Formats: sequence, structure tokens, C-alpha cells
Amino acid sequence: MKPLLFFVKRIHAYAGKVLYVNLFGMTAISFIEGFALLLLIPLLGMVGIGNDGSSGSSWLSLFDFLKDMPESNALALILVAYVLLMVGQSLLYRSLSLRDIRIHTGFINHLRLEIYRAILQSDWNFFIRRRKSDLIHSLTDELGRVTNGTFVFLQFVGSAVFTLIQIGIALWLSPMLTLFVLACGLVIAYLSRAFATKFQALGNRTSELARTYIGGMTDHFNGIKDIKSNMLERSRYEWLQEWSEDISRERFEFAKLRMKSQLYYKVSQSIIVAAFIFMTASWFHVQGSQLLLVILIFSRLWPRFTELQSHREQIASAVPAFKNLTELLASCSSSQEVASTLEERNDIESIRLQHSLECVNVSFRYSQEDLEYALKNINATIRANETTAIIGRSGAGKSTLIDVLMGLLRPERGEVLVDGIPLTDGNLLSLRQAISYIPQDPFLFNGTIRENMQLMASGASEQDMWEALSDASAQKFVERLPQGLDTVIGDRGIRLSGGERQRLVLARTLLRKPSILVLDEATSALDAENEASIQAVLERLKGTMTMIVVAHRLSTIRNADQVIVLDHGSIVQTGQFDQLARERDGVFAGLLSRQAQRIDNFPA
Ligand SMILES: Nc1ncnc2c1ncn2[C@@H]1O[C@H](COP(=O)(O)OP(=O)(O)OP(=O)(O)O)[C@@H](O)[C@H]1O
Repeated sequence: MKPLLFFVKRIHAYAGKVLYVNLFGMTAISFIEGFALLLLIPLLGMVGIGNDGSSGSSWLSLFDFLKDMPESNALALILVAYVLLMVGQSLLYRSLSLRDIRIHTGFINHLRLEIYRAILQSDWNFFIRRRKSDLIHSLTDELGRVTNGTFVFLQFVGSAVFTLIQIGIALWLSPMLTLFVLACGLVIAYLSRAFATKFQALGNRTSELARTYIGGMTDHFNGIKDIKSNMLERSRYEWLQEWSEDISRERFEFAKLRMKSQLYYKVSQSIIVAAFIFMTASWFHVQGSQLLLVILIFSRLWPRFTELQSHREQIASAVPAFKNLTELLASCSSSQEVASTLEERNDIESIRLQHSLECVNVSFRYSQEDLEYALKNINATIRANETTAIIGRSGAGKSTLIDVLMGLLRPERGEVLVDGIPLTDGNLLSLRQAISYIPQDPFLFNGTIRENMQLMASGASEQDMWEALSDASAQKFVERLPQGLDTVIGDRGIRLSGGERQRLVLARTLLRKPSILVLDEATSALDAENEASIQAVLERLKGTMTMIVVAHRLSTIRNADQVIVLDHGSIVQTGQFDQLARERDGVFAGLLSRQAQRIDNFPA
């Protein structure tokens, strides 16, 4: 119930008074409907039903004034009033429904933006603990279920109000009959509470299956090249076949449960109606309008009970989605990187590194349960406007160190200093503004080259873009493309070669004019020619910005001002390339000798 109320509060905060206007409007509709129902009673009297003297109820005196009128006038008056009431009700209903839809679509957008913003403002740790596809699932499927569930809940409240009004009218018309219907309704609701539990369990399964589907599909399409080249199509297809069987089983279970609950209500209704009519007619000898009233009350009230019950079941099946989204929002809020909002981030000034970026006694592990630290007591100085290379075996901690230096990961012990000032929430984003980061497989989205470049610098002019492309040795290949800057490069830049992609990313990065450039294995996947061309660009940039380069291929870091060698999370050597190469027993020399045969022009 708590997660549900959380979102009801959200919709209240979003829609404000309009929500109550709608709820009040729906109540008005039920009043009108109730009143239209009353109008039928004298009508029945006029056509001869109910003139058996059996009723004598006070409600008939309400229409006494009609007796003084000629019958045809009274009939016309009632019918005109009835038509006017129904037209008014329909118009009101149309306007309220449209408003409802506007609130619904507005609320789903509001919630989507709120969740996405919360996710974007979360720290890096939040992302490495989660599957990206789970986040997509939350922003699509779960979001839809939560907004629908919230609306069903509001409808439930509306229906409850409506039902109460109808109960009020029914009580006034015939207290005994209404109390009997109410008692039956309560007994049935009590006996059917197991349905809600089953719907909730099925709702859990729905969430689970949807998460598996999005996760699986994301993995398949991300790895489609591996799938095709390793002929894994059949096994992946079988995975989907299995999932499809699971989902149809689950859908069928769902439908079966719904049918079962509906059958239960329909059977109960017919038994109660039959028993009651039998009782009133045989034992109490109730006839005419009273009997008609019984049927009328049943026919108006019972659908309300079943509607409430159906709403209850829909809410129960959405409960897991409510829980998941509230947990996600709570987790985002506890992982918020810094206090500032996305809008405030626009005004953050980038720092200009003057002296150094330092790690002082930094230790880090990914989880408190890990026995091994990924970084152990790291002391390192990255000097401004120099090139620092970080090398080491696979798993040595290179990427972790970079993430700590960029403030993506917070050290468990020790600190990072920016020009001697500790890196805290206060200066984290200023540091981040100064950094441009290029990973091995950078993010290029399915758009034109121009759009991809503008992603980094939205105000960049055409001339700025060509200059950046030229600086990154990418000008020639872009000029050769049929639409130049307006060429669409495909999903993740699939229509470009690896080297072209990386040069374009470098150009895009230069457009941002960073003062710190971080390259994490940025050239590892490139062939010697492409690597050399990026290398030449980096050489030209040397001295103009602080560069931190992680590389497996040692040939790429020969001209670095400083090389930091990591092993099992510790710094084991620091110095210049040639100096480290001479330390024959060091890790660096070991790595070097293993690569010696593969490195062109390297003096052994
Ligand atoms: N997200 C993570 N969760 C838990 N442990 C991690 C995570 N990322 C890395 N590690 C662990 O931290 C250690 C250092 O990993 P890191 O990625 O920094 O090494 P690396 O030197 O960059 O390796 P490679 O050259 O293979 O990329 C490894 O033992 C790795 O298993």
C-alpha cells in the first residue's frame, strides 16, 4: 500500500486541484444517474406498474405534484427531464474523460522525466551495480504499469464514492433490501480476497518476464556480431522460443484467474438474486414496484461491487511494479552524485588544472564484501599538461584508477587532490567539465556526423567542426562521404570503420576543448596504421592539455612523460619509458619483452 500511496501523492502533486475537480465531476455524474433512476419510478407508476399499493414508501410523495397535472404533461415533463439529465451527464462525462486522458499522459511524462533525471543524477557506482536493460524496463514497462495502476486506484476511489451514493439512494428507497445486498457484497468480497493475492503473485511474474525479455533482447542485439560470426542464431532463437512459451503460459494463467474471479461474481450474483426474489415473493409476498425495486437495486449496485473488485485485482497485479519503481527512486536518491540539479550544472565553470591531479594513499574496492582491493594505497601524481600513461596486466586496476581520478568512483580510504585541493562534491563537477574521456568503444549515436559532434558542443559552428576534424585527422574521410557532415553513421557508428569512428570521437572530443584528456584503451582495437594516425594527433596535442592514457600496447606510450605501472592494484613502478625499460626485473620490462616481437620499430 505504501508504494501505491507514494505515486498517488506524486499524481496529486502533479495534477493538483484538477484531480479533485475530476473526482467531484465523477460524483456529480453518479448523482445525475441516481436522480435519473428516481425519475423512472413515477414513470412506472404512470404506466400502471407499482399501483398495487404495496409500496406506500415516502419516496413516491416526492413526485406528488405530478398527480395534479394532466397525465400527458406529466409524462412529457418526466421524459424531457430524463433526456436533459442524460445529455448533461454525457457531456460532463466526455469533458471529464478528456481531462482524465490529459492528466494521464501528462503524469506518465512527468514521472518518466522524474525517474530519468534521478537516474542521470546517480553516481557511477549505481550504474555498475545494475543491468542497463533493467533501467530500460523500469522506464518502459514498469512505468506504464505504475501510471495505469495509479489511475485504476483513482477510479477505484471514484467508484467507491459512486457506490456509496448509490447505496445512499438505495437505502432511502428500501433500507432492508439494500442492507441485504450490502451484506452479500461484503461476504463475497471477504471470500474473494485470495484472488488479490494471486493477482499480485502473477504481477510479480509479469515483471520478471518483461525484465528477462528486455535484458535478453538488449544482449542479443548488442552482441549480434558475435552471434552471427559464431553461428549462435539457433540457440538465441531457442531462448526466445522458451521465453515465448513462458509468457503465453503466464498470460493464460492471468486470463484464467480473471475468468475464474468473474465467474465467481456472476454465479454469486445469480444465486443471490434468485434467492432474494424467491424470499421476497414467496415469504414476504412482495409484489409489483417493490419487487421491481429489488431487481433495480441489484442491477445498479452489483456491477459496482464487481467493478470495485476488478479494480482491486488490477491494482494487486500492479503492486510489484509500484514496489520496483519506488525502490529504484529510493536507490537513485541514496546514490545521488552531487546535490546540484541538472539545470544548475549548466553554470558550472570548468577548472583549469595548473599543477597536478594526485592520489594520496587511495584504496578502493567495489564492494564491502570484496576481500581484495582493486586499488591498494595508491600514491600518484598526474602533472598538468603532461602525458601520463597507466599500464599493467589485465585486471591490474588501470580503469579503476582512471575512474577514481575522474571522480566517478570514491576512494574508500585516502583522497584525490586537484591542484592540492581535495576532490569533494563541491568541485567534482568542475573537474568533470574539464575532462574528456574516450573509451575503447565510445558512444556514437545513430545520427549524422554533425549531430554526433554537436552532442559534445551544441553551439559549435561548421568551421569549428571542420577544424576539429582536421586536428583529429578525420577531415579527409568525412569529405569523401556522400553527404559530408550530414552523413548518417548508423547505430553506434556501424557504417564507419573502427579507425574512422575513433578519429571522429577524437574530433568530437577536441571540439569540447578539454584541459584533461583521458584515453582508456582508445586505440587498442585499431590496426597499426589507424593507431599511428591517432598517435600523431596525440603527439601534436602533447603539452597543450593533461593527457592520461591507459594502453595495453606499449608502443603507444613511448613518448609519455611519465609511466605508472600497476600490478594487482598497487603501483609497482613509476618513471619514464626508457628508464623503466632498463629496470630488467620490473613488471614493465616483463610486459615489454612479451610484446617485443609484436611492436614495430621497438629497440629490444
Ligand atoms: N564493476 C566491477 N565490480 C566488481 N569488481 C570489478 C568491477 N570492475 C572491475 N572490477 C575488478 O577490479 C579489478 C581491477 O579491474 P580494472 O578493470 O580496473 O582492471 P584493468 O587493469 O583496467 O583491466 P583490463 O586491462 O583488463 O581492462 C579486477 O580484479 C576486476 O575484476
